[in-house]
Amino acid sequence: MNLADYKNIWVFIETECGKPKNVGFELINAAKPLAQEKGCELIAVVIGKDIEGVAKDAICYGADSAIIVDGPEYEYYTTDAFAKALVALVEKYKPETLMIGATNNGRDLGPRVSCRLKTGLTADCTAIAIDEETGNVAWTRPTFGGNLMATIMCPENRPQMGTVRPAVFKKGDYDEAKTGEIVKEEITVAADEIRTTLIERVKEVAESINLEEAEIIVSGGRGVGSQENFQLLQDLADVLGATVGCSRAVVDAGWMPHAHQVGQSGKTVAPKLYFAIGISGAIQHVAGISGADTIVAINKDPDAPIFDVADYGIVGNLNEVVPALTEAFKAQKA
Ligand SMILES: Cc1cc2nc3c(=O)[nH]c(=O)nc-3n(C[C@H](O)[C@H](O)[C@H](O)COP(=O)(O)OP(=O)(O)OC[C@H]3O[C@@H](n4cnc5c(N)ncnc54)[C@H](O)[C@@H]3O)c2cc1C
Repeated sequence: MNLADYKNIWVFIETECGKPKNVGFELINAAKPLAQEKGCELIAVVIGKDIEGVAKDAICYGADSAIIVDGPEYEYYTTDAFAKALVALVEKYKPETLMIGATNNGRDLGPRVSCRLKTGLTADCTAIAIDEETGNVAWTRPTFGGNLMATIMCPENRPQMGTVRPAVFKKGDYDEAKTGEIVKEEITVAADEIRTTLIERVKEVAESINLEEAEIIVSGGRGVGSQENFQLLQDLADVLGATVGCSRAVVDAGWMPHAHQVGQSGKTVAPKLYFAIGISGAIQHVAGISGADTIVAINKDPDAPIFDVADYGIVGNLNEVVPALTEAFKAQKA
């Protein structure tokens, strides 16, 4: 493999039924300084059905250009079709770096593609940079239960691949006037090459929880005490137009579905305002909220570690503090 043949940074923009997931645009913003540092192009790759508008959006969010593969076989994600298309694109254009959002589909697609290309992939990254000495991408991800951060490089193979968690980076500004070339590639996948068939899409209640894109999150921990008592948090969330999240202890207790879990083995979130209520602040929880602008902690234990990361702290019993806050916000709204 001649490494010099590989150029440019690619960001895969995931879509669902033609709609982009935010993580692709977040990655464009994160990759922009890297592309500048390398003096290379930042290219968005969109595979889907009717996705030309998404490619245009990617350019407005900062990509220099875009490559699209548009066809009915890409309306819904399937491993076979998407892996075939992405591998074919990489073999044709030889990007130096390929970033994919660490969504359910991204976590499926990334390893499949890297394996076929016989290159390395760093999964679930939370930071990316260019290594000054070697010029390789330095992919950083939590390891050993979140107690250590590992920085991984792929010096001998190309492309350098990584999946990056949603909501770790913010989207950049949308510049409507920005233009860039959109290259259309024809890659057809025959029906018998796709080994899975989508029979029905069932919208779980849990699926409608969009923690990663929520602006305000009211999150509860074991200290909330019971499933029923989560109503206190729901009342506060309703007044604020917020989404309810929780710690893993709450999911383990069966009080909330996993879709609400924030943290290392749950969602990484980046709201403007994050309430941590009856949450101790274990490292695995805090790993998921580093992108929050403002953290408000409510805990009866003044020594709870959550206060170390909180911008505002209320030491008190949540059964008294939370209803008081709800009433105060209600009164302010009225
Ligand atoms: C590999 C791995 C991955 C993990 N991933 C995650 C993850 O993604 N997300 C996550 O959250 N955890 C995760 N954990 C678990 C994590 O280590 C903690 O066990 C968990 O976060 C604790 O949840 P908690 O803060 O709700 O509960 P506790 O640690 O039990 O804290 C409860 C808090 O509530 C307070 N409290 C109690 N009653 C009241 C009251 N009436 N009023 C006010 N405060 C009160 C207590 O003072 C205490 O601080 C992971 C662990 C491992 C090993």
